[in-house]
Amino acid sequence: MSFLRSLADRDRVFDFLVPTASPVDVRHGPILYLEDVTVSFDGFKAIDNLNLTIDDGELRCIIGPNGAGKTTMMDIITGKTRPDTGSVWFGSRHDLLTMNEPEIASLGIGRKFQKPTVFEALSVFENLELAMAADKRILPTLTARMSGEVRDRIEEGLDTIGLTALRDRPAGILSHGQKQWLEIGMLLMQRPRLLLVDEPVAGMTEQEMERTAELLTGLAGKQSVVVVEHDMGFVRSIARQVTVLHQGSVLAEGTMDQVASDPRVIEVYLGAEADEEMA
Ligand SMILES: Nc1ncnc2c1ncn2[C@@H]1O[C@H](COP(=O)(O)OP(=O)(O)OP(=O)(O)O)[C@@H](O)[C@H]1O
Repeated sequence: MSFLRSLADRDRVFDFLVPTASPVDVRHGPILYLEDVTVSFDGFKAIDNLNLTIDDGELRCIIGPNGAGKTTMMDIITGKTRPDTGSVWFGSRHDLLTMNEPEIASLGIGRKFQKPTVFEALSVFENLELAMAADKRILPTLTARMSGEVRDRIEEGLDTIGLTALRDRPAGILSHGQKQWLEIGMLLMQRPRLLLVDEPVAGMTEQEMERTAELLTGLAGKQSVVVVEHDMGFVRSIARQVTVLHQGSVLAEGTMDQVASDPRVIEVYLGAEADEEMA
């Protein structure tokens, strides 16, 4: 009886309603580890002996020409595509190649696709609320009884993505950039350990790009963030470590200055980008 009464108390926080931190073990190494990963489509190697290590809390930018394998790499990490060979580990405990997409997502790997997919008719707050309810670790039938802690998490998310003032407005009225931030906020509701972000600034204004740079650099440290992006100005503004993919494997890795001055990178990618910009 007292349990039923406590269920009716909206301000009571139930431990089982609040997602627990992902059990990923990073004590002995990186948060993400890909070794000798290869995947072929009809005999064509889209990923070819790829090795990649992402440290816990790191912000990594992945660049590379069209067809380099960036999207396929993300698909492999999230379980959408199975590699032919190689290993993919999340921390030292989770072999991602033995898990399906929902299992990988529930471990704390969130993916932001290029196109924002927010619920336009719902308010900004409701979008975040729904994203939290989608968390399988929260008992779905009880999400209507929002605890104070859950509400605090949404408020915190609103603050992080800079949309507090627009919390009660329908998401449909947001600018393209604001929709992108809302979707990042929706991912954050699931408390990810690793965020994979695909071309976050495509179609954004300069000002929105600056705000996105602040947002992503602010997230790093709290979670690991992998950003795939073609806009070199943006990459330069956020980059610590940059990985250059080419023909499915790592061509170069280092600081932006190091990779930008690498003759191989200039030849296959940055040279072409510069030509495009000048055209
Ligand atoms: N399902 C598939 N079937 C056949 N070929 C595929 C498939 N997915 C990807 N490819 C091919 O694999 C290669 C790598 O593609 P991918 O989309 O991963 O590159 P990318 O680096 O993300 O490119 P972009 O910058 O254009 O998004 C490309 O040549 C692509 O045509």
